[in-house]
Amino acid sequence: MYSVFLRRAAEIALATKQKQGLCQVAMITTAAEEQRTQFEALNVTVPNPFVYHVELNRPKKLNAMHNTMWIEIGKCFTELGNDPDCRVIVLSGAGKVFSAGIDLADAAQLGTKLGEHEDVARRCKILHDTIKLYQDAMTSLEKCPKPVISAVHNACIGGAVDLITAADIRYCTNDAWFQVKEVDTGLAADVGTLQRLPRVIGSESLVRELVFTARKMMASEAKECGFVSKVYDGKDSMLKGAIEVATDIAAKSPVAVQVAKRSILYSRDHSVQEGLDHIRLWNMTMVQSEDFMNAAVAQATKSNPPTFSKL
Ligand SMILES: CC/C=C\C=C\CC(=O)SCCNC(=O)CCNC(=O)[C@H](O)C(C)(C)COP(=O)(O)OP(=O)(O)OC[C@H]1O[C@@H](n2cnc3c(N)ncnc32)[C@H](O)[C@@H]1OP(=O)(O)O
Repeated sequence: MYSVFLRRAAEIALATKQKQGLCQVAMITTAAEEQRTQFEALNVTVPNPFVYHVELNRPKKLNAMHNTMWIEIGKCFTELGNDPDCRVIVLSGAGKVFSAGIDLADAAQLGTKLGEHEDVARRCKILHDTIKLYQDAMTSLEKCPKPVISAVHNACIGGAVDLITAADIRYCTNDAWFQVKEVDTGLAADVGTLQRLPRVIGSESLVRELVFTARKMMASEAKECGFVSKVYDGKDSMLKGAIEVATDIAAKSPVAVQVAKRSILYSRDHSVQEGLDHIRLWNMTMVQSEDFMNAAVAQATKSNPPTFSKL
């Protein structure tokens, strides 16, 4: 009985400390907002504490992904990955569609750049570096330790499919459609769809059909095959739903959520035994974290879930 009392007292003391910490957090958040990088092709807002909303923001060009946008996606997700004020990210598109894929006009300029060199090695270097930059931009969603929820409305074409395939969770509206359009442009997709899509949807047959035909996959089929996990009536309800889920995730232990993301990704690319070895090594440290202690005490004493401090 006495030990229960002591434990409860320790819990209250900790909660008080955390509340004080949260006041400081609010002040620091304001300062962080002022320091946050301003992007040209992305709009970044904070709808709820610890929840960030990244919008692709070239609505007049249907959020076509030009060089600046590719660079900014990589920079934004890397920065948010390191920002303790961010625990989860919602990704959507401003305007009429989610994204029309790579900016075809911008891509054509690459041809001009290549034309400046006669030598194959110089031309290859330009292409190699550009593809690598774009691949890394997509992979930044995966490398970001915070969960990324993509919320797609209307068109999601080519490079945009690569982008959301690297997200953790995919939602869409009932007017959404997805198109692995690359073969229509005489190109094999090269920034992630071919590697990630077969791991996201169970059917290799469907993946190959979508890749080889470049046909549109509508929202209902995307839900049926597991590419998206929820379909909403419209963009507003989708964003509301995505932000609610993000807010729920943001209230959980950031230690638990981020280690879980690491473990899921590691396990995707390794054997079950290697995945088990990996999570064992992580948790022999993380189980000693205050998050585990506080959550375990709250569960055992049937108290409210604790407020977790920044990570
Ligand atoms: C290293 C390589 C890495 C990645 C490679 C990725 C490959 C791909 O992404 S392949 C896919 C490329 N995308 C497309 O083929 C889609 C092209 N767009 C369309 O088919 C249509 O725009 C639409 C999405 C079906 C919508 O049609 P609609 O509603 O009639 O709008 P539009 O009048 O066509 O477009 C409005 C406005 O946006 C511009 N725009 C649309 N898509 C692109 C694009 N992909 N690139 C550049 N600009 C685009 C369009 O030109 C219009 O602009 P205006 O200035 O008003 O003319």
